[in-house]
Amino acid sequence: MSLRTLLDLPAPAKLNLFLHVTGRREDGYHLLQSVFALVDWCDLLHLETRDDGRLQRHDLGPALPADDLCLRAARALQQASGTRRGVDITIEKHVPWGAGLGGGSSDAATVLLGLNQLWGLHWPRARLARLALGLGADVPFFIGGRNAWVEGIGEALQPVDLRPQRWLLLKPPIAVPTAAIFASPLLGRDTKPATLLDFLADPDGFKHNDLQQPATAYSPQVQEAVALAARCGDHSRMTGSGSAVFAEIGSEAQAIQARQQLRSLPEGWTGWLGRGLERHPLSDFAV
Ligand SMILES: C[C@@](CO)(OP(=O)(O)O)[C@H](O)COP(=O)(O)OP(=O)(O)OC[C@H]1O[C@@H](n2ccc(N)nc2=O)[C@H](O)[C@@H]1O
Ligand SMILES: Nc1ncnc2c1ncn2[C@@H]1O[C@H](COP(=O)(O)OP(=O)(O)O)[C@@H](O)[C@H]1O
Repeated sequence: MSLRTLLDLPAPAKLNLFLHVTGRREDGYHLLQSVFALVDWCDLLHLETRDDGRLQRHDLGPALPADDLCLRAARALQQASGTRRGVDITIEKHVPWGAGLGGGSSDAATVLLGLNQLWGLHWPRARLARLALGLGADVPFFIGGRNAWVEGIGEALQPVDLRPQRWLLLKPPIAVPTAAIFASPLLGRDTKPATLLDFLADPDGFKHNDLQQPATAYSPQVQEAVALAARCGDHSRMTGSGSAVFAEIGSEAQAIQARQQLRSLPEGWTGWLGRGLERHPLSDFAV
């Protein structure tokens, strides 16, 4: 039995370096192609086991939905494993939500990885990833721990090595509802499928997000954010279903401009100047 009863763990955000909608499944879910890239903007989770089987969450910072993805992840693992143990989860939330940064999905993955260890379950990652898909399409990526070429609705992952990159991330003060963007009549659903080899041969040819146009129609602040990030960095574009955007910071001069911009953001906006991660901080975490 594991002697550890508490863990402090990071949950990093992701960017979609590009996102193509290539079709639709019979159940209405859209088929995607994307490269998911981990970034060093992280939530912090404190997990402490309980012997009474209860699952409880405490928020440091903004209040999350009552039955948030962390509690749902803990409950799913508790039920599937049959453990009698519980957990107190304290979330220090830094990554904004409704942003396309996958923060909630990453929190859920970190809870699964942490509880797998604290509860002494020793599930292999592949089994955790299958449970994770039931919580959300992006959760298996965060369990996988590597930057990835992603297909299907998020379950088909192939690890990719990405070149080191600094990023400026900006989020306007609106949350974009993913369902509304996928339902938009403005969304093209027939981008020609590419292959991982196409991407590896010409990564610069993959910088378009098919969801950006419907998201901009939902809120013009998405376009404002793209324009603002483009003042400091290159190839400014939206991540996921928005509303956050990101741009490539390729020089110290751009980084200085980006820092200045972060200090003078309009009311309600938030942002981050950071780096891509080669691997998830928990990629070597014992299972
Ligand atoms: C688009 C992505 C790319 O990373 O972005 P973000 O959520 O990070 O913005 C994800 O695949 C989002 O997946 P996920 O976050 O699980 O989506 P959900 O909130 O469950 O989806 C809400 C709704 O959007 C629609 N939906 C979602 C994903 C998908 N591949 N096709 C869809 O049609 C469905 O109607 C679904 O009920
Ligand atoms: N722990 C959590 N952190 C953030 N959002 C959460 C969490 N649990 C549930 N949610 C809900 O999930 C939605 C999507 O959040 P998130 O995974 O951050 O995705 P997105 O990439 O779409 O911003 C949010 O709008 C929020 O209502």
